[in-house]
Amino acid sequence: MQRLRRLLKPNPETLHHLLVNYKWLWSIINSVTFLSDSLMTFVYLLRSNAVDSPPLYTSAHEYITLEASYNLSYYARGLPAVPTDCPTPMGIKGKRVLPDPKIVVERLFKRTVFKPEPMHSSLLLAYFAQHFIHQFFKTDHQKGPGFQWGGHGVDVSHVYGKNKHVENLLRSFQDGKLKTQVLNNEEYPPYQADVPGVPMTWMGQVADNNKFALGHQFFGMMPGLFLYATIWMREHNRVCDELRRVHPEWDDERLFQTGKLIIQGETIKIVIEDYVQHLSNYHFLVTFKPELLHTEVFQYQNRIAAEFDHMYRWHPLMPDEFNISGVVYPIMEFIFKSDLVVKYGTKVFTDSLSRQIAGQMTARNHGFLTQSVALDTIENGRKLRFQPYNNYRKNLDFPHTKFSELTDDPEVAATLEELYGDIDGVEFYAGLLSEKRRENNMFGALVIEMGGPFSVKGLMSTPICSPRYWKPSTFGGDVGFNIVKTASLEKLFCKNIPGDECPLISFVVPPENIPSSEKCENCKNDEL
Ligand code: HEM
Ligand SMILES: CCCCC/C=C\C/C=C\C/C=C\CCCCCCC(=O)O
Repeated sequence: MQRLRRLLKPNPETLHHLLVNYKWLWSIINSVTFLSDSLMTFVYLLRSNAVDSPPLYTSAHEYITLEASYNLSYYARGLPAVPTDCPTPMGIKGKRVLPDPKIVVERLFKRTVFKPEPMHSSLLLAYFAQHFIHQFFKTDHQKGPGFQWGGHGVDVSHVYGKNKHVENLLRSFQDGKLKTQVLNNEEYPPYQADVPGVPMTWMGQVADNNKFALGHQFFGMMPGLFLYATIWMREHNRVCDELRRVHPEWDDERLFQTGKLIIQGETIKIVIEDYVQHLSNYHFLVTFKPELLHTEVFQYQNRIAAEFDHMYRWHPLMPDEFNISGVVYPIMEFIFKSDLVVKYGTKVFTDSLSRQIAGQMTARNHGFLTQSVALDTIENGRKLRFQPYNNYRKNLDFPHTKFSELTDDPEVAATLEELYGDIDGVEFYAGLLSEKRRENNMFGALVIEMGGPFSVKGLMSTPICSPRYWKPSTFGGDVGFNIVKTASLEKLFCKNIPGDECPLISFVVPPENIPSSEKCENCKNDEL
């Protein structure tokens, strides 16, 4: 039976090839609801069934424990840790002593020349990713790399704060809204000085007019994160106005709580239909339809895995300089400068981020500011005794047999061989970052094949997707339910940026902003 199932299971590469080609076929499937819904249900189930739920392992034991299920302070594990009594750090294959992590960074991760993202993804995409994921990737550095302090899912804590105390500090307690202030005729989050007690992390000297009180303590670090924080804050308040219009009798508390449910729904809708759609580059239109799972067997619970956190360290996306309306800021003049958003305004800032290409997710493309994060990732992957990169591929039935299969850059292949000796001895993050790019895609195959299951499972298992939540009354009636069901990235920005005309709001840089040296075949923008 097992063998038959294996035989019938679609090969990941074949499936991917089908999904990113044959546009005509997909346009037919997309237009027939019965077909697209059936396929979407298949995607939800195929992907989420690949994740252990409830989780089986943490980094503390390489065998099943009850702790894995009950102790939420651990990250879960995709694959169990390599037992400590194995002959090599990677198990049985590979070198007995792994290369110095500094050498790995120097030879495999360090950027010498900026490599632009071949699908022409924009910085608006890169910041969307960073803003969204920090709500659930929260390593507890005090306890160690196997531990976390988050809520294991899309709990919108990056908008409302890590706990009730912070949430209360950010709330105005009037009409359900969050606190704001007006700067340059636009609404922004309050200064930290005006909301004492909201924890924010600053490094070095940061001027007071750059210190805002935000839902996540790191979000003062990058103006792009501050832009998203501002837009979501405005959206929450806009939603509260809509709710008050239909429920004038509701008090502040009900408006706030219902607004928060709608923001979570909008987040998931935008993540699936704008963001995952872009990352997958499928011609099949992926949809957010929780009702499709209501007749299936599905567990409404999620746990973040340590490997997912490492896999998502997409630091090569970040360039070394940022072009805002024609002015070029080197990264050191950009970090901790939230007031640049205030200076240019949300409209110009959004437009500029939509017109600049992010960096390619590949080897030797970590800018100098994030090389230390790569170092940390390698060191922590070892402390967590991650299985080798190829075991994660074996687990999905598509292992590599030689280095030249892993990467099509012979220089990188030779470096990997020199550093790790054996294709089964390559450590997880080094393999992921060196992987050759998949056909018509931003990433190597393992990012999609591992990320897909963790993502689908995490998104569809939020409580609002479950049968007893997913109904109009949860969201304040049809008005609120429709806001969720019709949310899009474009609307999110457009409805919250003042002025009659919207800026460019795009995860893909338009052709006119692509330098001629960068034109490519099969890029999304060729179709615009
Ligand atoms: C220039 C921009 C960025 C800087 C300066 C930066 C910096 C950092 C730093 C200092 C850490 C903590 C590392 C540690 O554990 O020692 C971190 C963690 C992380 N970053 Fe970034 N980052 C940037 C952009 C991004 C982007 C674009 C993404 C993904 C889309 C990303 C994803 C992550 C993830 C997943 C973690 C792990 C979080 C955790 O485990 O708590 N970062 N980053
Ligand atoms: C805890 C919730 C996690 C939600 C994460 C949501 C989105 C993550 C997006 C990307 C993860 C990385 C790669 C997957 C990208 C494409 C997946 C395509 C859909 C699929 O084939 O399953």
